[in-house]
Amino acid sequence: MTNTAPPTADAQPAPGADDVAASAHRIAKVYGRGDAQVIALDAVTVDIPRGRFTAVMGPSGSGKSTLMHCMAGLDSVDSGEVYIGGTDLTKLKDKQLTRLRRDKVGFVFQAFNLVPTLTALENITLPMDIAGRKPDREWLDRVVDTVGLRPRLSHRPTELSGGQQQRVACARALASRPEIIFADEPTGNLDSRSGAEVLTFLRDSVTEMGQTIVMVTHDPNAAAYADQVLFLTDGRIVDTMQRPTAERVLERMKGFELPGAMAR
Ligand SMILES: Nc1ncnc2c1ncn2[C@@H]1O[C@H](COP(=O)(O)OP(=O)(O)OP(=O)(O)O)[C@@H](O)[C@H]1O
Repeated sequence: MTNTAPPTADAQPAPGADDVAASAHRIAKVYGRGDAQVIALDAVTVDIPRGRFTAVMGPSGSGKSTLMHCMAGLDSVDSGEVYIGGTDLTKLKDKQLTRLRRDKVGFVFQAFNLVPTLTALENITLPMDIAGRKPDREWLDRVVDTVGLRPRLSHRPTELSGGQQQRVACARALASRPEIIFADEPTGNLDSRSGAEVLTFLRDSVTEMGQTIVMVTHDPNAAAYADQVLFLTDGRIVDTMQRPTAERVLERMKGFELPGAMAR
């Protein structure tokens, strides 16, 4: 996306285009029925630019996690298409989807999800070990150096701080050079200093290694590390912001919480 205008319903994504790592085209997701029905995503169309850091923000219940899960192939959509690297996820069978997720997508969650009995290095290479793939040594070295954990590689998770554990989780996501990394509140469990460490690492992996990252966050300070912010309200992308600052993001978020703000 190149401007700050909200995308229109007619906006066409460019599936598989070189500069687009992932895209959604008019995806809808509805939970429940009748009175209990919730439209979590309402015909969302969006392109995720390759080699950029995109933050997704919005009030609680606006559909951020649902959007992330649908775009990452962790949840199905009711209608519309989702593309990762030119492949339409909605056309894949379960096995193909599992393989695509394993080979092309990295995940970082609020809970670090490290295996307590394994060292930091073993945790980083675990997904590749399970997939029977040999890590690219040069790339792994670069990831380990960027993550700044070389002296801690033989430590187990309990011997690491929360920030260090999350950096291990980020390195694990990066190690297989995925097409795209989805991060859901990666700093939600961290104090502000550790959070800043993790965000700096994510930022560096985009700037220095060309990684594509989509991050759901509630925190304007975290969003300020991104290249662009998508704002969701009531299951729709209502605005985007390029080169965000924490102050501008906070101002925009305040606007969404005012009654009638959507009509402006
Ligand atoms: N499994 C589910 N069953 C029923 N409703 C759901 C389910 N998952 C999400 N929802 C509803 O869909 C809407 C969007 O939820 P979602 O978790 O995507 O929002 P969010 O913006 O990530 O919220 P938060 O910031 O609080 O995590 C909410 O109204 C939520 O209650």
